[in-house]
Amino acid sequence: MRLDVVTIFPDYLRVLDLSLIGKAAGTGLIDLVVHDLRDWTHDRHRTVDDTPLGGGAGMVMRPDVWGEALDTVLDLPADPTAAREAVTARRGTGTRQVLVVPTPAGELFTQRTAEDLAHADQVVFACGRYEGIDARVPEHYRELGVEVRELSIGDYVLNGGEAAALVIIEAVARLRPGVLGNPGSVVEESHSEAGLLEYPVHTRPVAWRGHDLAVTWPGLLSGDHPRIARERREQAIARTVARRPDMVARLEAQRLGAGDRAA
Ligand SMILES: N#Cc1c(N)n[nH]c1-c1ccc2c(Cl)cn(Cc3cccnc3)c2c1
Repeated sequence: MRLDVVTIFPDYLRVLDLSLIGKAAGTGLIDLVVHDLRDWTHDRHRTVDDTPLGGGAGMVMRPDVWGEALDTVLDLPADPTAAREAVTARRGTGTRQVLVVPTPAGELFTQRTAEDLAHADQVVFACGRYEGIDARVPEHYRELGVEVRELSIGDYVLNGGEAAALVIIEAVARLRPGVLGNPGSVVEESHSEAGLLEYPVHTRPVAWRGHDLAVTWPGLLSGDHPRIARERREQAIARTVARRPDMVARLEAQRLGAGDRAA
């Protein structure tokens, strides 16, 4: 998998070199390339923004600079007709290229989104700042036939797309075979297929500062694995009910929907 990140703060992504992603990049499992958007400017001040058309506060990132950058990174000719043909031909060879544009106005990024993106051959992240990237940029690449995903990592406000790109990259890259040392850990996780939060985890010592698992959760130490699995599921359900009523509602709706289909 190739990951490209276009940003005016390339150093923001250097943290990826420290993580499993950096190791995966070293072994060729993941090719990570970070690009400085300003490399596609042509003025002395390397300008990437301008005032908003229609007025309003702040600055908006220029479509011309982003267009040149994304044409290069997506390996598309500037001519729209030739670009459409290139996208079609690439899709015909089974190569899946996705342009991810982090935005507060995006569809919510979830584990399902990560699982989907993990099947792409190339994911390009357009990380903007200021008040955002000119809206014609994602629109342009969608019209060329590029798979464009405008994504938000949650209902809170960040200053730009780089933090979101870090979150999405970690969630996606860890799903790629070979990236995680222990592939089993991808199976039993919060937001897993079961739609429940993860059960609480413990390790030695059994008794710690008065918290004695032999007293509070003796089943965990029983060696009775069916019992442990059952009690862990009970804990996962209790956590989900207490912390994520939205997930419980979704599970209930799915159950009722399945019941209707079976009737
Ligand atoms: N993904 C995500 C995400 C999230 N969950 N919160 N904020 C963002 C995000 C992503 C991209 C940008 C770009 Cl480009 C500029 N800003 C600053 C901003 C803040 C408020 C309104 N308009 C622009 C971004 C914020």
